[in-house]
Amino acid sequence: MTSTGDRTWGWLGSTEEFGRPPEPNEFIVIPKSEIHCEKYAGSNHAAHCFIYAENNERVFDIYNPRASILMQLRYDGYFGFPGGLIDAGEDFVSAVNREMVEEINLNTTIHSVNHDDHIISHWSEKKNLVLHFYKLKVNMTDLIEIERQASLARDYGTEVLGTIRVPLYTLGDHYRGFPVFLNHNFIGCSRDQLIAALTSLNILTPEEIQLALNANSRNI
Ligand SMILES: O=c1[nH]cnc2c1ncn2[C@@H]1O[C@H](COP(=O)(O)OP(=O)(O)O)[C@@H](O)[C@H]1O
Ligand SMILES: [Mn+2]
Ligand SMILES: [Mn+2]
Ligand SMILES: [Mn+2]
Repeated sequence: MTSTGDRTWGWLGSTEEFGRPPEPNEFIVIPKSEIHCEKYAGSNHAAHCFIYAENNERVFDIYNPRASILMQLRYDGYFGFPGGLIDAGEDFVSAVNREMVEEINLNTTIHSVNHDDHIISHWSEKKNLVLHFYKLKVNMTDLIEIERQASLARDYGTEVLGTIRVPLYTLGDHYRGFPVFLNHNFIGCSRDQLIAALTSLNILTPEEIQLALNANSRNI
């Protein structure tokens, strides 16, 4: 019987530790002013992107989505954002733009991330990994085209198993919708990145985010 490859790492072994579920508070926020300093020069770096469009077109004429935000189901079963590891000597922004071409076939002649689009960076000393997070704001017409193009990406069907939108509304039991979504498994610090972006871009109020986080326990 030929090997299915299951329950092995193969060549992925060299980076499998990066994808291990983080311990509580493993990732700490580092100031944007420090992300290029010597302290992190020996670390592994990755950069991911929060692609979003304002969207107030109500779902079922009831729920205001407020924004359409793209995330993806990854090959490892976790939700995450498009992006990836920065190659040796590669500029952070060049890397995230490269990864978005690879993973969602983004036309970077039309839409590309620049240094000013930095949202937040996190560092895991344990993993020797620094995770940078950038935003890319588009309009809904462009977001729909980006979604259409994503299935033609080089990594679609391998690294990326699907592009999704994040449900930001909460249903009548105060649980279904965004709170349920926050209960899914996220890679790296991507849940923290989602919350940081929603807050810093004023997409949801801190109170709405806290309500969604508190509703996780189904004690509504
Ligand atoms: O969306 C994300 N936000 C934060 N960290 C992430 C995200 N996606 C992956 N990571 C972390 O960064 C590492 C490298 O990212 P990724 O798996 O996307 O690299 P690749 O696309 O170059 O293969 C992952 O192992 C994981 O720890
Ligand atoms: Mn990569
Ligand atoms: Mn990739
Ligand atoms: Mn990736």
